[in-house]
Amino acid sequence: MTEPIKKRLNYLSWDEYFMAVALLSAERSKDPNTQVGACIANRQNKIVGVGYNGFPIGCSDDELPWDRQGPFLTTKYPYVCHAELNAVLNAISTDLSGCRIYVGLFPCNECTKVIIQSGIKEIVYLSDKYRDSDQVKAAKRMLDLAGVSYRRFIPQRPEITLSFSLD
Ligand SMILES: O=c1[nH]c(=O)n([C@H]2C[C@H](O)[C@@H](COP(=O)(O)O)O2)cc1CO
Ligand SMILES: [Zn+2]
Repeated sequence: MTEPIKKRLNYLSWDEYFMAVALLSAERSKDPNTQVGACIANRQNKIVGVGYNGFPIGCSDDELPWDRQGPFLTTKYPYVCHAELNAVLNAISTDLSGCRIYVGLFPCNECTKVIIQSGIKEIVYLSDKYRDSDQVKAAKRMLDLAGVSYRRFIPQRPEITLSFSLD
């Protein structure tokens, strides 16, 4: 009698899968300093929206600035759409009740408003590098009031490698 074949054990957990999709999406970003990706999953663990930070549709990447400093209008900040906003706008439904959003970076206050209004109930984030900023402080205040939970993604493996050569 031959032993039955056992299932593969090194498969991605749901958290790893959705965070990896968020990080892969971030690779589309042309922001030279911070690339952010977001992935929204529903209660059935189906991906319902993804996004990354970039300029609005029709606004050429070659026309608008990527600068971080200088007069406001000469920086990227008034023009760039954040990853979370794009993920919500790209989602298959405007009602994201009970969904989770996986993001590479803790959401700012503006994205937090969008997240709350969409019905998303949990944020899973990787970096909180702007935790001391007023934007993130305001974001956490609103999330606490609105009952939207947030937790840091704790990696169980250092990396996931993708290869285009499967042979
Ligand atoms: O939650 C976020 N989501 C998001 O997509 N972003 C984007 C906007 C910018 O393109 C970039 C932040 O740029 P910087 O780290 O150079 O300030 O990340 C920034 C935040 C947090 O501010
Ligand atoms: Zn934002």
